[in-house]
Amino acid sequence: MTMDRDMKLVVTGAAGRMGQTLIRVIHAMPGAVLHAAIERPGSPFVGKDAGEIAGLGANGVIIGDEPLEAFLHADGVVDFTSPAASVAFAGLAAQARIVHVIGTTGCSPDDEEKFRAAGRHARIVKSGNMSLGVNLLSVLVEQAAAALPARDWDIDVLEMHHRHKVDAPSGTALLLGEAAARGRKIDLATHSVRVRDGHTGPRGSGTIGFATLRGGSVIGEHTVYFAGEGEMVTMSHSAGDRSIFARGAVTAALWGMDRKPGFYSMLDVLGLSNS
Ligand SMILES: NC(=O)C1=CN([C@@H]2O[C@H](COP(=O)(O)OP(=O)(O)OC[C@H]3O[C@@H](n4cnc5c(N)ncnc54)[C@H](OP(=O)(O)O)[C@@H]3O)[C@@H](O)[C@H]2O)C=CC1
Ligand SMILES: O=C(O)C1=N[C@H](C(=O)O)C[C@H](O)C1
Repeated sequence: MTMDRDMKLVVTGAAGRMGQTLIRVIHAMPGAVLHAAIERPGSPFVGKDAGEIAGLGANGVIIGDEPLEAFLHADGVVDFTSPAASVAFAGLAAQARIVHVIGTTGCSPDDEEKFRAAGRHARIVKSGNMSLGVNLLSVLVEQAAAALPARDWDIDVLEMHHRHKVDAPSGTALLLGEAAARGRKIDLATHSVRVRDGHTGPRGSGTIGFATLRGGSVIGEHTVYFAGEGEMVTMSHSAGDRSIFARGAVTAALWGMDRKPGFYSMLDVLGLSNS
């Protein structure tokens, strides 16, 4: 469906780090317009002007706490909140038959099933990282993992984020781990080592390890190490600004307008998916 007007987007978690960035990016990107901004009931931001909170100056969109009402009159929702909130929003997006872009990380397998179920009626795009750079990196990681034999090459993913981040490993680290597991044709859940502490014994061959750093205001640093005997290949991504995630998310929302209901990834949006 090609629209002759801008796509009307709702931003949930509008006063959060990503919510504010999204409001600025939607203001700057052609093809989309901010329709509504949502925070949780009782939030001190409810009733405030979304443009002012995002540092743009007043835009007349007052932050509300009734998501269904907002979704029913919108084309899509861009959602970087919490796992429980995103599960609830997916159900409402399915009711409203709109596009739901989910950037929230730290979701459980049970949450993921609920997102897929909502994809029967909504067009859901979900990714642990919405940036072009990380999604390209995941394709390269998959290729490297396929090319470097598991018996000789160990894979570990290292990530660092700001002190406020509440989930670990990051969604991006898990996305990169999944890419490595695909390249090796193994199941990540049964081959990953999420914690090392105390007398761990030698490293298990064929496992994929994760290490987490937290501190300061770091937006997002990720490195995948392929460590062999006497040589090492490293692949990294460094986020310098949250607008890379927000631009990706708005691009995903616009892409979702022309899709059938379903559950999609950023690789689908970017044409990098090989499935
Ligand atoms: N996929 C990607 O590319 C990226 C993903 N992320 C992920 O996005 C999520 C948010 O990150 P960030 O913006 O830094 O976090 P923040 O804590 O800054 O923002 C989250 C916002 O969501 C609000 N919120 C929580 N529950 C609800 C609810 N039920 N209804 C409405 N609003 C709600 C919070 O309000 P309150 O404070 O009152 O709880 C807060 O304002 C995280 O999971 C993070 O990992 C972040 C960057 C990129
Ligand atoms: O919480 C964040 O900030 C980020 N979360 C995402 C993740 O968990 O990977 C993406 C990005 O790195 C920033």
